[in-house]
Amino acid sequence: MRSTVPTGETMRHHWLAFTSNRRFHQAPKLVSKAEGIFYHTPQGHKLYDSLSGLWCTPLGHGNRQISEAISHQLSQLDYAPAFNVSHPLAFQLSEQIAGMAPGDLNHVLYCNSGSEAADTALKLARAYWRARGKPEKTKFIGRAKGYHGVNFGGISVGGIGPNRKVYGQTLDAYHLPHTWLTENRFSRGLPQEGDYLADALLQILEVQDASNIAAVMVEPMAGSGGVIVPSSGYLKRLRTLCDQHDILLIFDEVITGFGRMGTVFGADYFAVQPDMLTCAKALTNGIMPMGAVITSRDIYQTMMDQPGDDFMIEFPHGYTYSAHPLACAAAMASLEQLNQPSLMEQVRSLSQVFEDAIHDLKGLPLVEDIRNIGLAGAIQIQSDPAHPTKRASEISALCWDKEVYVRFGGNNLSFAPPFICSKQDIHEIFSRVADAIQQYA
Ligand SMILES: Cc1ncc(COP(=O)(O)O)c(CNc2cccc(C(=O)O)c2)c1O
Repeated sequence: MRSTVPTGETMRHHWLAFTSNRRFHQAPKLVSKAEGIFYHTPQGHKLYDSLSGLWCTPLGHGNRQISEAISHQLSQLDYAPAFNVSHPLAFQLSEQIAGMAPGDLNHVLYCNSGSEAADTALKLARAYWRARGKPEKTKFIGRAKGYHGVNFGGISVGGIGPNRKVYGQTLDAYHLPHTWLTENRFSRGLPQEGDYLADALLQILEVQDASNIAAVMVEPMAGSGGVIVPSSGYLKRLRTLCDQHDILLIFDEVITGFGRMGTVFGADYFAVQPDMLTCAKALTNGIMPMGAVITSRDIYQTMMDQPGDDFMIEFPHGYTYSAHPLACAAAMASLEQLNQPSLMEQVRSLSQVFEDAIHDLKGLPLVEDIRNIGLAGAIQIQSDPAHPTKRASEISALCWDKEVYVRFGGNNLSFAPPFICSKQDIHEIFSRVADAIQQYA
């Protein structure tokens, strides 16, 4: 089916997500084809994809193994009921995921996005404490600048003000301070300072009392918040405090999951095991919507051991497309590739090139911080107080003109290149970004 470039009034039928639609209509950015690490526009331009789409296509575009897996699955089983019925591939995929997940996180609940994964995990945390005879444990603790998607649970625990302010009453949640410290500016990889920031949990518990808290939810590294990397001992400290106070620890690994940090999960990078972790994005290499919550044996068994007859639904939650056969096929093919030790080694090796290339931009006008971990990084642009996101947005537009798709969020330019990039690709991307910043300044 040949797609035509939308113009004028036809544009208004599509309300773009998370977008300044009025600004988009002034200068529409369209891509009509993608292959490898490049997007192609209808006008014939070829752009580097410097964020793997939206952090979600680390294997690049047009991955043949995935497309062949999906088309084969489509010829066999296009849809299976998700409640009281399932299909063999869902169990094969769950075994694959369990084998990749840390420790005894061996039980997989499926959904369709990172937002749904966050809300699934939050609901499960509440149901788990009720099953444990502690129904009063309902409150949550998130972190400033944390992002857990856009459903009511995720925005309640999330810590990005503009994502919450227009929606009124949210769930009962409190927030740890974010882990960005000025003394850590321009850190290469893990910053030195900040383990102590985890102790802010104790201040929250002084007021809220642990007996009322269901879970802490944090990202191992805050991606959307601007690739804010915690110091090496921060998550360990959070784990210890949660254990001491009988609070579940949930890692949101929607960005960090499946290799972005050079390890399968962020939990592996920091050697800290959460009670649950959420994932999406790279799970299917972004080709099919899919999210998942991977839970510990204790959570699974507690829910299965609840008193009730054989007809009782242990966790009344799920989606029409949970464990969708095509998403499962895409995920199997994606994870078979992402689980290759050689690929993780490639990510770690490319991460060093990436670190050098992004930090080469230190000293450019308006650049006030640069952060990186694995194949994720951010360049923080000194913001115009009158229009905090204006400069990053306009530099991103100049990058588009220089044929690099660069994502901006707040006053940050975010980078998460595909794992299949060459060293030359990484250097070319940042050379064009440097030109755009200098042209803008
Ligand atoms: C940690 C985390 N948790 C949940 C979500 C929500 O996932 P869904 O979008 O699939 O519902 C995310 C998504 N993260 C995300 C999505 C789109 C843009 C950007 C950006 O940094 O610009 C980040 C995420 O990064």
